[in-house]
Amino acid sequence: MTAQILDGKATAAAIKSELAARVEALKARGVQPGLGTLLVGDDVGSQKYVAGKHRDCAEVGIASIQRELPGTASQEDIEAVVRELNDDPACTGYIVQLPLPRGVDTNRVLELMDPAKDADGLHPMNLGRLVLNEPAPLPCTPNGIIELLRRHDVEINGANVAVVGRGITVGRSIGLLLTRRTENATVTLCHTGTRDLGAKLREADIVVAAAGSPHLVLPEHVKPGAAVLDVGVSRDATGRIVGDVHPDVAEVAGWLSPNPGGVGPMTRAMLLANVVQAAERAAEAGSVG
Ligand SMILES: Nc1nc2c(c(=O)[nH]1)N[C@@H](CN(C=O)c1ccc(C(=O)N[C@@H](CCC(=O)O)C(=O)O)cc1)CN2
Repeated sequence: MTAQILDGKATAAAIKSELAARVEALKARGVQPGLGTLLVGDDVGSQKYVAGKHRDCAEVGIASIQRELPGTASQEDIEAVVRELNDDPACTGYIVQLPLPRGVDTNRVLELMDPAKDADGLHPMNLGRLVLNEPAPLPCTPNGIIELLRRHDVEINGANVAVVGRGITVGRSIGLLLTRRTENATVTLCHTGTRDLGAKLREADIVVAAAGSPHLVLPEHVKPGAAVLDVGVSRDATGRIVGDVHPDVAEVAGWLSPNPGGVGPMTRAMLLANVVQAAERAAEAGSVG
C-alpha cells in the first residue's frame, strides 16, 4: 500500500481563497481585520513561521502588525507589548509566537492577552470555553488537522485516535476538539510516560504525531490503512525538517500528511480563519462595521 497524501499546502490554498472572499465582504462593511504577532528572540524557525503568517495575511487582505523583541527581553517588556496590542484598535486579533525564551512565564503572558483578540485560541478563557462547548477561537494546529482530514473525507466519527505529545499548541487541546459530538472520536493521549506506545498506536485509525522526536513513528507501529499526521518538527544538521514519522510509514498507512507541506500550512490557514471569524462576530455584534 502507498498512502494517499493529505496535502496541506493545496488545502490551505483553497481555504485562503474562501477567506479572501469573506475579508472582501467585511471590507465592504467598513471592517478591516488586522493580525498582530509578537516574536521574542531570534529562533530561525519561529522567524520563518511568523513571516509566513504575514505573507498569508497579505494574500487574503488582512492587515499586519508586527512586533519584535530581543531574546533578552524581560517579562515586563513582553507584557508591555501585549498590553499595547490589547489596546490597538487596528489589531483585531493577535498571537504571541511560542515558544517564548527560557525564563519567561508563558502562562502569565497568555493570561494577559485580551481573550477577544486571542487568534490562537490559547487564552485560558478560550480553552475553558472549548471545554464548555461554547463558541471560541479554536487552537490552530488541532483545528487544521481536523479540517485536513475532513476535506480529504477521512472518517473521524467513531475513529480511535492516538495523539503523541502533550504540548500546549497540539496535544493538550486536540482531544477536546476530536471528542466533541460533531467529531465523535475516541482519543488516547500518549506521552513520554506512556507504556508500550507501539501497542497504543497500532490500535489507532488516526495517529497524530506531535512529539518533536525524529522518526518516532515506525511502520510497525501503524495499523494498515490508518491516517497518519506528522506534526513534529526537528531539524537535521543542514537545517532540513525531520518529522516524527518515518518515511517508510507511507507503505503501511492509508493516508499520510507530508512534513513540510502538511499540517504547517493548515495551522497558518486556521489562524487566518480565527481572525476573520472574530471580525465577523464583532461586526454582527455591532461593535464594528
Ligand atoms: N503562538 C503559536 N506558536 C506556535 C504555534 C501556534 O500555533 N501558535 N505552532 C507552532 C509553529 N507554527 C505556528 O506558529 C507553525 C509551524 C509550521 C508552519 C509551516 O507552515 N511549516 C511549513 C514549513 C516551514 C519551514 O520550511 O520551516 C510546512 O510545514 O510546510 C507554520 C506555523 C509552534 N509555535
